[in-house]
Amino acid sequence: MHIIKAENYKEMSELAASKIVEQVNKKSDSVLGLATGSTPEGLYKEVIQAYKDGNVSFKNVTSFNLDEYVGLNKDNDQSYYYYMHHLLFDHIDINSDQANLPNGDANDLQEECNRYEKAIQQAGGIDIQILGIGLNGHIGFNEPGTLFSMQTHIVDLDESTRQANARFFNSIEDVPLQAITMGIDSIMQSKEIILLVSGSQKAEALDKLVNGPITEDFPASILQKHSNVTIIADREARSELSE
Ligand SMILES: N[C@@H]1[C@@H](O)[C@H](O)[C@@H](COP(=O)(O)O)O[C@@H]1O
Repeated sequence: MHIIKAENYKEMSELAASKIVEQVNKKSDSVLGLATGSTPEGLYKEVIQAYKDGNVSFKNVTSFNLDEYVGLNKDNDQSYYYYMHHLLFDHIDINSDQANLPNGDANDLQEECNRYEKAIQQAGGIDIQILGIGLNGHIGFNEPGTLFSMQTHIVDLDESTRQANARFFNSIEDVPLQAITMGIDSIMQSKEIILLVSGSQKAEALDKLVNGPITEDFPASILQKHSNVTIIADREARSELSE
């Protein structure tokens, strides 16, 4: 794993955006794996800026998001569909038919998981996957205990994850109990992975990810086995890492 040391959140976001821009300029029909949460918001701002400055076009790009809550429709401002359109897709020239998220409002959720996984394969797999990390080591919504062999599947969200994400909702009761997420196996098939970490509250998780044992109890630890992972971490996030 290669660690890029960013000074702060802004620099982490800029460095990540330049990787995306470089990838898309190298291969205009790149397949991007995208993430939600607070961490990549700055990255998306920088990507929009690069697009506005005429430095990149997304018109041939396909994207797949990691996850979506179950039971929230597309108009719900807490859905990841809404987040992605609001914070990225509506501001760049990506074809919205090629900007994919799992449909957490599908009638048959299992069928939706199978369809999504197949769509990723049919697109030729993910060239660059952006990841954040949850405090408990989750990536996407793969909670501790998830088998490393899982592909896209339905998960019951950990109480701690619901609490952590409650800040975006009116109350904890409004946070969905389930989500659809790409599995660890789906994520590990990406050709390249860029994981973003910012802030001192993520310092312990980053240390475990880099130096801890590879275990399903800490899903992100599997990334130690991927051959092309870059971690972009700001100074605060690196505060518990032995140099
Ligand atoms: N499903 C998302 C993850 O993809 C994200 O990486 C994580 C951390 O979020 P944040 O960046 O807000 O700390 O939480 C959410 O639950």
